[in-house]
Amino acid sequence: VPAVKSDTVSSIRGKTYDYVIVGGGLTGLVVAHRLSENKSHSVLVLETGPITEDINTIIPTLGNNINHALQYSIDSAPDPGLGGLSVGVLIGKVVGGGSVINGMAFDRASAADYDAWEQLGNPGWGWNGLLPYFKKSTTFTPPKLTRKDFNITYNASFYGTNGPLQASFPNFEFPDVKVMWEAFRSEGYPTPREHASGDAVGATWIPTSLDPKTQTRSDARRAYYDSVKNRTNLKLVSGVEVNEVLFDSLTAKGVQFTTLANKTVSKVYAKREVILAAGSVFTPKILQLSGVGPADVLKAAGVKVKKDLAAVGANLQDHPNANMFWSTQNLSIPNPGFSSDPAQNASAWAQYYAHRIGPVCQSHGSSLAFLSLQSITSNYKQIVSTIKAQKSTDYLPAVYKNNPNLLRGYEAAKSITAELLSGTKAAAVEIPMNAFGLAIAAVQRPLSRGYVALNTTNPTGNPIVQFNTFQNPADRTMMIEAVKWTRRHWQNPILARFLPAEITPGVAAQTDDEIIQALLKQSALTATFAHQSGTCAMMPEKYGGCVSSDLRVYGTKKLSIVDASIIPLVPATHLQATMYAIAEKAADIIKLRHDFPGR
Ligand SMILES: Cc1cc2nc3c(=O)[nH]c(=O)nc-3n(C[C@H](O)[C@H](O)[C@H](O)COP(=O)(O)OP(=O)(O)OC[C@H]3O[C@@H](n4cnc5c(N)ncnc54)[C@H](O)[C@@H]3O)c2cc1C
Repeated sequence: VPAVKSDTVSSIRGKTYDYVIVGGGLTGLVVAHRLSENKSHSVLVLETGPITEDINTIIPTLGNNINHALQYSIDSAPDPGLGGLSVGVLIGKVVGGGSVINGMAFDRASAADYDAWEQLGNPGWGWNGLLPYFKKSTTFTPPKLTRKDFNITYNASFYGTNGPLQASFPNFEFPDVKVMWEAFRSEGYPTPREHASGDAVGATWIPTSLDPKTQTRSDARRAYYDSVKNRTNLKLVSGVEVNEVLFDSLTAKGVQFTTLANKTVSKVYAKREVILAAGSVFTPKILQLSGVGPADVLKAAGVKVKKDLAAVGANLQDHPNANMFWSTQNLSIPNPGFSSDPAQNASAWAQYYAHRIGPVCQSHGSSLAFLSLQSITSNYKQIVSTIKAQKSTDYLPAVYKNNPNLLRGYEAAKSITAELLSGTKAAAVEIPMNAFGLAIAAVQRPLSRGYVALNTTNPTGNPIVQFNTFQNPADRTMMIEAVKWTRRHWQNPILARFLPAEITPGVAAQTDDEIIQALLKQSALTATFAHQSGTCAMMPEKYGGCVSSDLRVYGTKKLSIVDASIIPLVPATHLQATMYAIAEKAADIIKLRHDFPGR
């Protein structure tokens, strides 16, 4: 039974709030929590998904499964770079958004990843500007498993001590993780003591979004909403879909939404701001439906253009990845396959229910490896010089050719990316670190850019999500290098005890083309790691940005964006810890301009 309830549509219909937040996902709830700290400001959150206590969203090991019931049903457009493949676009449709259904990895990128955002014309959004907000969002609890057990390292000073979100370690690690660490050490990769210190290159221990006492998921709803649900100035209505932002000229004055249960359409109004937090796919869709977006896209969908803004829906980035697989033997017991053995499974659940220990405490685990390009391939110089020599428009969607600002922004981002790829201060690939056969490798700094656009045949339905994976051949090359690295890694004598045998892509695939084709044939190559970002990028207008560094949408008034769509350049990390920090900072920026106008 849900611990909290949605407010009713009839209690809010036609009313005016200081802030109307569109989307009660990760960032929407953080911002709602902070803005409603001022009791004289009223805040309304509108969310399509339900409030849930679904057990799959609570118990860590169940976070390993894709929770289809609490996600949108949306497939990407056939992707030319993946032989026309269309993949499920993973997005939470639930109060708390992605934080409720994600894999619980709670990591950060390197300082250089965030400094790149500042270099792209966003003062205050570099590592130093974000660190206080990383801290503000968390309460960190050190691991119970001792250094002697697993050599888990950490530095608590990079986390918070009383933030809403719980960052901690499961009361359990699979024994074979030690072997994987040994293999990484033997290969000479860096092992920073604390990845959240700004140095996130190498093999690292990371906390997860886990309540240390109950060993259950900590997410945006439980951490940021449940604790303040009784505030009389905060309302949350679930089961509604916001269709458009209502404008008076280009000043946002409210939103129009549909109640899913009975299809009635209602309006609510915002005195101070409408804040978009519907995520990287739906925020650009809502803006485009509201008449703010690329004129050609809007006209093709029959939407009246109020503000021609090419940035809305452009610049889509994610982490394309290969799901490789090695068969293994002699794994310790328990191992990540515990649930398929009835005896092991029963014992694991018994331990969890009795003492909150054992493999059920763990989702995807706490060991991650993010490596620099030069540490995985001797070809790195050639890859970087090829990128630098490219004519960008040869590998970009058409919109960049027609829009000098967008292209200028891309060129700036490309030059920073090339710099980061050539050094050792930021990662280029996430490399599998599991001590069992599933080996997922992901490209962290894609040069390709996708887009989100209204579907001209059904503008109010799911938008077109075109990832354009590997449109830039450098991304494909980096993916292939990651596959080759993974093959070499499994030949490490330390791993020989597992008698590893390559299944996917399979040893028959040797040339670059064969590797890609084999991965595709085995449905093992995908465009997304559920890290969609960048579709309403925070950058100056001369760089084709959508919002400025104060998060207001260019050309409009009283309209801002706080979700993953503002990320100008996707960082080399899983996104959620970064999203909590972004949302905390966003809330401060919005508060400051209303509580201290003129500053
Ligand atoms: C399956 C999955 C696994 C992941 N694994 C990890 C992981 O292990 N570690 C990690 O760090 N990150 C992970 N992520 C990524 C992380 O959860 C997201 O980056 C993060 O949730 C993005 O926050 P957001 O606020 O931008 O969007 P979301 O959290 O997606 O919130 C957007 C909200 O807006 C709502 N919405 C959309 N349209 C409308 C509308 N028209 N009207 C009203 N509401 C609307 C949605 O229902 C949603 O709740 C994962 C994500 C998914 C989906």
